[in-house]
Amino acid sequence: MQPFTAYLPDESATLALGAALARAVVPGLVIYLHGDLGAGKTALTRALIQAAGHKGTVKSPTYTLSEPYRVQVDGQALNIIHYDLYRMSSPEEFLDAGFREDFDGQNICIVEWPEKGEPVLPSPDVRVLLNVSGAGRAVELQALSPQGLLCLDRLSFAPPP
Ligand SMILES: Nc1ncnc2c1ncn2[C@@H]1O[C@H](COP(=O)(O)OP(=O)(O)OP(=O)(O)O)[C@@H](O)[C@H]1O
Repeated sequence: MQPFTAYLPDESATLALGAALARAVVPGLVIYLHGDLGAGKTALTRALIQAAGHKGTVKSPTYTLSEPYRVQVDGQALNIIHYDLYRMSSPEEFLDAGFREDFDGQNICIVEWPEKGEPVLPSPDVRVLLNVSGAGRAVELQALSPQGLLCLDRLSFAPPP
């Protein structure tokens, strides 16, 4: 399957993509988010989690490294766990924190800065690449497993013209 690409001219387009992803994700999905500082990884994650029904704030878990949210996906209650591994000093920290057990085939795990968790981080179903481009963001989504293919197949998102 070809990667899905789009241009997100402003933050509202990022919010719309996050909402579309909230309707497309499936239990157990692992999403890696790649992009430089300020690329919009947290904005996209926040939009997804809030569109899945979380009413409170969603901040980047810079110091806690991970933050769970109880949400509804396809009418099913499950956890979305948001990771920001930027400040992790070594991949062992990921194991010592017990994060690997979170990847249980049910929780949806969204990982910012996955590079910091290699090689102990479970492999992704979907890889999202975000890049600053002009005033907006260029985004590419790649499916890397049957679950990822299913998610991108369910994704219904038309970027603004
Ligand atoms: N499509 C867009 N066009 C323009 N600005 C955007 C877009 N999407 C998000 N932004 C803005 O980009 C800024 C950085 O976003 P965000 O904090 O999500 O980045 P990040 O990738 O998580 O960065 P970090 O790795 O530093 O946590 C925010 O001010 C957000 O409003």
